[in-house]
Amino acid sequence: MGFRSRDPTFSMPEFLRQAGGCAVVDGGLATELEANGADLNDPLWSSTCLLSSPELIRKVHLDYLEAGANVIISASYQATIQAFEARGFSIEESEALLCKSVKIACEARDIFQKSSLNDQYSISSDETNLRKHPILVAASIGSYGAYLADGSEYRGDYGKEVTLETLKDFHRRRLQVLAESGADLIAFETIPNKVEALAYVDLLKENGIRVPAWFSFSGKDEYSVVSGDSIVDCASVINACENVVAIGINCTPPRYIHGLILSIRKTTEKPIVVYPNSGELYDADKKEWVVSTGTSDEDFISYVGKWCEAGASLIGGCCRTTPRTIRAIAEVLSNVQPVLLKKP
Ligand code: MET
Ligand SMILES: [Zn+2]
Repeated sequence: MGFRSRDPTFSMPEFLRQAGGCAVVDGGLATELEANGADLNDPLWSSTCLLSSPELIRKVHLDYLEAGANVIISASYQATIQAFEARGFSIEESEALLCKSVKIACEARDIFQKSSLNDQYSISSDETNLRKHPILVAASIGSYGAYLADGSEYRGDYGKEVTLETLKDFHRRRLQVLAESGADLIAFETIPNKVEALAYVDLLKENGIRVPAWFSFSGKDEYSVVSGDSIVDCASVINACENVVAIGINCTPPRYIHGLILSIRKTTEKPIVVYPNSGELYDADKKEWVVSTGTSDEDFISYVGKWCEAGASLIGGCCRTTPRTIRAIAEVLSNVQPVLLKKP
């Protein structure tokens, strides 16, 4: 029931059409877990809730679905086999925890779809209502820098000793496990440099992985990802990969997004995904966001129509955005829908 990308006929353009032309991505997961009382001061960050409070993760996914999200991203961003092993878990237990992140998101989707069907405003018991709100569960893969938890996902400088092969070795098993976890999509998130994107492309190919994926970079200005590599270069090297169903930007200040979309548009015909953060600064030493340095929800929302016009068709929020932000994005997108549908 509902929309399933593991259907071999999956097409992102078709999913977008079913979503009304443009799809809504969820907002900051870690942010909202903290807002609900979770303590994420831990090397596993949001993934620590897989151990301590899985029901809270499910609640936050549900809050984002109720706010209008069409894509929910699992709590596996900073969940790595290496980090779990450092905690004393076996490889098998670590792999089970990765799968658990996807299972929780699938449960939230199923609960949401069931309640939509039972809703007195449902049109009928067929799929009419579900078609209005197609949902994908994306398995998050954070960068090597996220695992290091030293802020290097926002710098992209891993040093000379970290090669393409190092990155492939680091990511291989987690990617294999998440590709088999039942997720509709792999979300490679907050990619800080070109070499890490190349590592993912190689791994998808070498492991014969058929699950669709989006590649989302973190930007440092309107033209480059945080390492300084040009976004045009980064988008070009992944564009030919068959798994790639969308290319874009996340956890980047809203003010850079328009320029980055235009640059990506030059290199690809594939759908563009953007889910910026609130624009606040992150203090990597203190491991906290510097409050009041960012964009208000109102200002964030004022950009959304412009991002659509520039060519983005999956839009959501990253760190420091909330269900309130996502609800407002969903509202804007429902209004710009007729314009979007006229586009080729
Ligand atoms: N999906 C992740 C989250 O919202 C992305 C984090 S970017 C540092 O928690
Ligand atoms: Zn983020």
